[in-house]
Amino acid sequence: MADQPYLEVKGVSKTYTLKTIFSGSKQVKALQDISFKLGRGEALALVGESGSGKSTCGRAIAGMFDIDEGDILVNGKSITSARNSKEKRENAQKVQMVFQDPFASLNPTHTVRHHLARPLTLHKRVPEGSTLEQELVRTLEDVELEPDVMLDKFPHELSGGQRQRINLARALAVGAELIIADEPTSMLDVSIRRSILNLMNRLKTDRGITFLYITHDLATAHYLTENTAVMYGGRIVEYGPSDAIVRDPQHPYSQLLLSSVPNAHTRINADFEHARDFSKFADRVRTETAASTAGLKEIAAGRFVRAA
Ligand SMILES: Nc1ncnc2c1ncn2[C@@H]1O[C@H](COP(=O)(O)OP(=O)(O)OP(=O)(O)O)[C@@H](O)[C@H]1O
Repeated sequence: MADQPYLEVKGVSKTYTLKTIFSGSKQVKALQDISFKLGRGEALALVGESGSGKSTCGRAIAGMFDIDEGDILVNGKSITSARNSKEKRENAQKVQMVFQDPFASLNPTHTVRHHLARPLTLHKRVPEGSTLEQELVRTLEDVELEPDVMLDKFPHELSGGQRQRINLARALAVGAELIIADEPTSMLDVSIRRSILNLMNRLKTDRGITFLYITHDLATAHYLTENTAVMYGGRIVEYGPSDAIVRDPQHPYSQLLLSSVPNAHTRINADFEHARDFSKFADRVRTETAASTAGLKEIAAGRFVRAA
């Protein structure tokens, strides 16, 4: 089906029960009725402050735990009802996560060659007529690293940006079709953040990789993504085209997020200069956003906002 979304998240909820010393237990609604669709080769930003539920959403899609309600379809197939370990393995292969700390994800005792050769071999990703060496070279070229220089290096010999490129290369070596990039640039120098976003952009357009880009930074989301979902308290409060949301955020919480972007970002996003300063209303905005039980309302084609 030509217009079948690559990823479909349908009414997903997840509540954690935390044991507390004094009151027995406490429930944390990490995800509340989350729905969105994402086409192949497109990118969606999940944006929100710490604790808003972004990573839980990403981990749910990667099948890292069971959701309480709803369904998640990858390429038309439900991952929640994957029947056997073969189906689960196939899902796990197609959906790969890249994390914030590029060093922690790499084994310091192994070379780049080992990090890439292992998934290529394990997942039988060397096509007939090719060799492992040729695939290693191709995978490194996909992430714009020089194979001759890189293959025999250890993680400590690489810069942060190079390590994150290796993590992306490893996801490709596994056979990723959807990459969930969880704050992939936030531990990198400001000067190289943009180059990693550019690389992900090229993987999207040239290789058809679909991206879920998890970030607290609303202002940079539109460099990579067509659409943005702003999350607070486990719910989506605003959804729509990324450039429209950054130019003209409608929900008070989206406005608050944009107004709190540090000045450093204004250099790469001139639009931010026009955002109003909502920071003094921060507590009120958060309280009202958490209390609202209103549903998302479509205010323009493809643009949804929850009443505050
Ligand atoms: N394994 C877990 N057990 C209990 N509570 C959890 C667990 N994982 C997440 N939570 C809670 O769920 C809520 C959402 O957390 P989540 O990590 O998804 O937010 P986030 O927006 O990704 O934040 P951050 O940017 O800090 O990672 C938080 O209140 C968090 O404490």
